[in-house]
Amino acid sequence: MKKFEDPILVVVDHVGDLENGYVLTPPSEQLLTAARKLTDGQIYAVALNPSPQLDRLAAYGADYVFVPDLGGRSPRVAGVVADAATACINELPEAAALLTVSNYRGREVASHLATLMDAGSAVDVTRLSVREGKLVAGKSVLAGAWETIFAVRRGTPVIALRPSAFEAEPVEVPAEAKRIDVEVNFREASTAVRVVSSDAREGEGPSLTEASVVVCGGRGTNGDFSLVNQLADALGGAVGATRVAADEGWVDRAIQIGQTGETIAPSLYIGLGVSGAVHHTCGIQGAGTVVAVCDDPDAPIFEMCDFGVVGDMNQIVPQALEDLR
Ligand SMILES: Cc1cc2nc3c(=O)[nH]c(=O)nc-3n(C[C@H](O)[C@H](O)[C@H](O)COP(=O)(O)OP(=O)(O)OC[C@H]3O[C@@H](n4cnc5c(N)ncnc54)[C@H](O)[C@@H]3O)c2cc1C
Repeated sequence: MKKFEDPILVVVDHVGDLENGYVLTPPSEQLLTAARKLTDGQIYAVALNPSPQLDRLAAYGADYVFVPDLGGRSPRVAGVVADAATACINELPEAAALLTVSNYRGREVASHLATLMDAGSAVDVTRLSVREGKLVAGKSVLAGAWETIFAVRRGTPVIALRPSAFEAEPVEVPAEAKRIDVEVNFREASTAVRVVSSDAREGEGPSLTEASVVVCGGRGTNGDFSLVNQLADALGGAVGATRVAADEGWVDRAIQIGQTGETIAPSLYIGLGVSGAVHHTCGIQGAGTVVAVCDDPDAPIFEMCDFGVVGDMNQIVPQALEDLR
């Protein structure tokens, strides 16, 4: 693959605060890695806090870090981020692409940016390459029934990449990432929305959309998620659920995976008591290895999983836990 020569702009996320320090998120490390695979040019990160983790950004290949002045505005507001990224991209003569994380905010940011830049955009992308000088993206559509490959032909492509679709790889010899402070002109519409309050969700471990391992419980748990939680804990993963589990009130709706829930792309997905209905499996199309434990040998999950165990999860999971411990 002949790479681009032009730079790529990557909108990165951090967690933390000014007092305790900001830490680059794993999906941002994956974005920087993806950008390096697409261009021999320079990688410009756009950081949305006043004190970004420059050494870590450099470790994953950022040559420059734009620090737009948000003037106290929240980076949770997509319009604010889009205005900030537009100000940064205006600092560059040319850019081959602009990448964001495909989460709720990232997808909204991508659509704002594409409109502002009069460019083509694609979200929920899981594959990227350069073909004949064009950025070619891939993703599954229509509830996972089709895998599509397409080129973004208008303007600077704005791409939202699914978390975990790329593995983060640090550069061999990181250079220093240079900080560039940027002034931003905010549109009136962007400042019309402001964050009034936010509460951190309780619970430890990685978030569902960012975890590299997800253990998902379905109706087969019969409402008891203790084995699902234990397996997720043992593997350092996150817990997910089918819609049935959420509808029954066994788990919070926020961890529902599928067409009307979250789309995830972990390296490893383990379904426990999940039948594999298409409304669910469309949310795991980007998963690396899919493992299923289900007592129905005719369940559709066995048609798409890499490893399947036909049996009662209440017998199989404790054995797996014993081995892991
Ligand atoms: C418009 C629309 C949108 C939808 N969106 C979503 C969505 O976003 N996400 C989603 O998940 N669903 C969604 N659904 C629902 C979806 O179609 C399925 O009904 C749902 O995914 C099934 O969940 P399940 O696999 O937990 O339950 P089931 O289909 O009932 O499967 C449970 C499986 O567990 C097995 N089992 C039972 N006991 C055990 C045991 N002890 N050990 C091992 N296996 C056991 C059973 O044999 C069965 O195969 C949507 C449906 C519609 C119509």
